[in-house]
Amino acid sequence: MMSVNTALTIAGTDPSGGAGIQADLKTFQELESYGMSVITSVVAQNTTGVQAIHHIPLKMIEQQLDAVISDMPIHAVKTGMIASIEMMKLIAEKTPKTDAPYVMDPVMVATSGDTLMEANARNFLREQLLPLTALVTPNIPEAEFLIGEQIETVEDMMQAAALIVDTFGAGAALVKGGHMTGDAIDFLYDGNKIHTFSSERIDTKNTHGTGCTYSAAITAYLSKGFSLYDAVKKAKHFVTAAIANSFSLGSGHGPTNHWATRAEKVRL
Ligand SMILES: Nc1ncnc2c1ncn2[C@@H]1O[C@H](COP(=O)(O)OP(=O)(O)OP(=O)(O)O)[C@@H](O)[C@H]1O
Ligand SMILES: Cc1ncc(COP(=O)(O)O)c(N)n1
Repeated sequence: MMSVNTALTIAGTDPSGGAGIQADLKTFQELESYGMSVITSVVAQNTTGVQAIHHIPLKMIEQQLDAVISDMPIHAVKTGMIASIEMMKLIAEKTPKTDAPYVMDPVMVATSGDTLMEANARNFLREQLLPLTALVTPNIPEAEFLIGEQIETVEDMMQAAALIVDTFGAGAALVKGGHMTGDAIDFLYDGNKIHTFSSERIDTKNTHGTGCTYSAAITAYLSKGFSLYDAVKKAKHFVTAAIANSFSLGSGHGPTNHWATRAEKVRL
């Protein structure tokens, strides 16, 4: 019988296919990890922004989680959009039961500027969910919220990564430089060492879903047994190729190309 590794995403949706659950499942599939999903919120959105949000009733989120956890092996789990404290409480209670590494993309605001997490849930995320993670992947504004300080330089980014682990209890922190200028540099602090992952900045406005795609790729590689360092290194390559070969679809920030590494014919 063929053995297979599995990855679960717990997140909101994007009917335009570039971000959220849709981006996660496309990424899992590309990286040959069997993808599973629990939907927290249905979001009417596209490349121009968010038009409406419908939160799934808590009971239904719980039933989705129970359905997967009670029946399926789970080798890695990620969360994306979790809008409320109540949803976070449920996830904090259920995900440790999977025993799988937990990657948190602390989605607060979409690329378009629309808010995806209730303001009062941010503290709960930091205090209750962060300590459960194997890795958290904040962009600059999210890292600024987590540490309560402004980030202006690469030194600030490294310090933020260390604080998020040493002070707030994340397993590891990957502070992403997509919102800085110059090369796209990310810093990983694993509790011992800072690692740097860098690529040239690609001149494009098609960045819808980059954060989702990156954290999903890390989750897929972790599910396959790669070390955290190797998972981030390979995922950085995956997201860079996805941005470099992105699609000018829609009239706003277009989506990335989830099959770009396959098209490169590179076995990662
Ligand atoms: N223009 C770009 N060229 C190359 N790499 C980029 C570019 N923009 C973002 N990245 C990279 O993409 C990954 C996602 O980072 P980013 O900081 O954009 O996350 P995010 O803000 O969560 O995503 P989003 O912008 O979709 O909300 C990081 O590795 C970052 O360095
Ligand atoms: C449901 C959902 N989750 C997350 C994002 C963030 O996407 P981005 O990576 O563009 O910030 C999004 N737009 N929608």
